[in-house]
Amino acid sequence: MQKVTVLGAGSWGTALSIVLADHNHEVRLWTHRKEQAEEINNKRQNERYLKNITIPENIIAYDDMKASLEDTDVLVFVVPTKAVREVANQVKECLNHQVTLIHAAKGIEPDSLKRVSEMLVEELPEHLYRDIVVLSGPSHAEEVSLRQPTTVTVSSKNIEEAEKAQDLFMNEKFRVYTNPDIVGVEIGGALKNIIALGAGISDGLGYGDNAKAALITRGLAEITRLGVKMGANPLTFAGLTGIGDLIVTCTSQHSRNWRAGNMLGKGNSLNEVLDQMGMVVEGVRTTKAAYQLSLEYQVDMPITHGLYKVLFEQKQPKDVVDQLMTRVKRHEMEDLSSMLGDSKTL
Ligand SMILES: NC(=O)C1=CN([C@@H]2O[C@H](COP(=O)(O)OP(=O)(O)OC[C@H]3O[C@@H](n4cnc5c(N)ncnc54)[C@H](OP(=O)(O)O)[C@@H]3O)[C@@H](O)[C@H]2O)C=CC1
Ligand SMILES: O=C(CO)COP(=O)(O)O
Repeated sequence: MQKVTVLGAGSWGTALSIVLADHNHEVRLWTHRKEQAEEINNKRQNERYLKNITIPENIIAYDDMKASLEDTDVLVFVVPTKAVREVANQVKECLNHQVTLIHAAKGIEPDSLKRVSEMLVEELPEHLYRDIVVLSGPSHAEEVSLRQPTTVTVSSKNIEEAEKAQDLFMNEKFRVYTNPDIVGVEIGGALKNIIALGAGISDGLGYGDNAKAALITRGLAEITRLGVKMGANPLTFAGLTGIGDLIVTCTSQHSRNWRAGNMLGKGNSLNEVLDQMGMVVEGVRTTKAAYQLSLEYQVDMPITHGLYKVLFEQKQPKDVVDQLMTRVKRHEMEDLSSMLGDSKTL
């Protein structure tokens, strides 16, 4: 049994706390809102983020960061990407011993173009942790909290740290793989949210399964092109944190990114959509970051550029789809073939 502090009591922080509690760890779930800590501790509910789920007794919610970190063995960051630096700074003020450091956020920071693990390295002093571990993969909180079968990947430059995280979370309903390719794992997890917004828009416009399959596969192609330029292993994108997470996010109504896209496709403005969601839609900021990355690395990312026009330049989704469909003709494996080695079949 280990003492684990989970930072962020939204849907994913709460669902991961349940996985850890089922494994008999002592779980401290930190929230920045006192009334939410009271709801969890007194009613065993987190109604806004996980409806009708009973929170196990061995999860204790804290709104006092210092108390939640006392003697803890493991720290799991599960706040949205835009809150990572702020929360890391609070941790820096309160933590004075070394921990195993895991994060489960899926995003890229616009302008700095940093992945979440890079932001944590910038904010936290080195002596507070060993190597950072990323947890990612196809995993809706709603299904995880119902103990439905789920698989994820943990990734770290240090295999021992990844294996520690694997042992910490793995149970008969939550299967955890390791992968040393932290760049590929973080890029896949973050950029699938852009494609999920696109899939939602496509469904909102009334397009069918053909369009969605096209978005998923051509989305994977552009994510892979960028990821490989950034140093990722192309095979990672064929795994759980690549195609796996694309499938689950683009095809499920649990996905906030899909739902936000769906409302956009039906004619709502971005502001109206974000007002109604009440939960994080990571794909919006990540679209901006990926657009900037595609310019920096000179990678062709037509779907990301199309989404950027819809979100930030008020272009009509239908016009953007028409533009995507009438681009100059291409070879399906262009660019990818050189990345995978000069195979004669490509
Ligand atoms: N939900 C899911 O199924 C999955 C989510 N993820 C990823 O996990 C990350 C977290 O997402 P998720 O839990 O779903 O998000 P939610 O929107 O469900 O919850 C976000 C939580 O973070 C809190 N928060 C926001 N800003 C701050 C801050 N500055 N300081 C402290 N707490 C803050 C919110 O508090 P408040 O209530 O006050 O707003 C809320 O408790 C995202 O990167 C997401 O992509 C990954 C896999 C699955
Ligand atoms: O990352 C997720 C599932 O793997 C959750 O996706 P959403 O943030 O779109 O709900």
